[in-house]
Amino acid sequence: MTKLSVNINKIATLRNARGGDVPNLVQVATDCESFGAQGITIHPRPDERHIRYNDVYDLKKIVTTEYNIEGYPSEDFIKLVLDNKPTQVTLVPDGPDVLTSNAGWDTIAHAEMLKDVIATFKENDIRVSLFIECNEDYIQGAADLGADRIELYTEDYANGYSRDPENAVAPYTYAAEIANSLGLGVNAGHDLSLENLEYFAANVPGLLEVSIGHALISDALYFGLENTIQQYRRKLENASR
Ligand SMILES: CC(=O)[C@@H](O)[C@H](O)COP(=O)(O)O
Ligand SMILES: NCC(=O)COP(=O)(O)O
Repeated sequence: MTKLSVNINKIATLRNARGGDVPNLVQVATDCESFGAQGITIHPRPDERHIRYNDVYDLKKIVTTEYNIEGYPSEDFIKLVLDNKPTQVTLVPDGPDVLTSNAGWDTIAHAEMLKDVIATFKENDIRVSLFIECNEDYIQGAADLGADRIELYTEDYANGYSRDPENAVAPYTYAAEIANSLGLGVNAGHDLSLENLEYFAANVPGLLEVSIGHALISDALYFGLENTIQQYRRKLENASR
């Protein structure tokens, strides 16, 4: 069944708004796990606008499920990941100024750089996933570079779901089939929500993990964090029936 990794960037955004330690990120991560999260995802950005570099070290001490660190492989990021040895690193091609992730890797144009970075992480027993769009050539590129998994960038699916779910999910079904046939594991994320998650997971073969932050933390304002995480877990359970 697909695992749920909870992205806690937004908790850090809230904490940083007042410069103190409320809410406490470490406590929230611990609680997410006890409420049913099967992983914790963070995306430390160079401006530290939400997750700060020292949060990565604090979380390493307490995360007992899968620890997934996302980001652009700058020198600082590579050092941070190697220092903390998470379960998984998800490489994302974000420039330093983007509002949020807005594209996947061109694994052909960036092959040389990615190949070395992937090898470095794998030598350190860190699973490597590449954030990627539904493009057959780029998926083949990810396999050629030695990545363990891809994370399908789901913004287009999320935008198209309410108009035409079948059409919206079709490229992801196909992309996952290709990835599976190449021996790549398949993760997914970006703008997944209580509304669109079950259909996605039911139609994407071999979906190993979803990382969800923005919608989940927003839902928690209404439903509470424990109840919300349980609702997302149920969507994934329903999808596997
Ligand atoms: C890779 C991805 O889709 C997410 O990590 C997303 O980038 C969340 O980052 P923000 O919380 O900074 O928008
Ligand atoms: N990898 C995607 C992620 O961690 C969360 O994205 P979002 O749910 O905040 O859009």
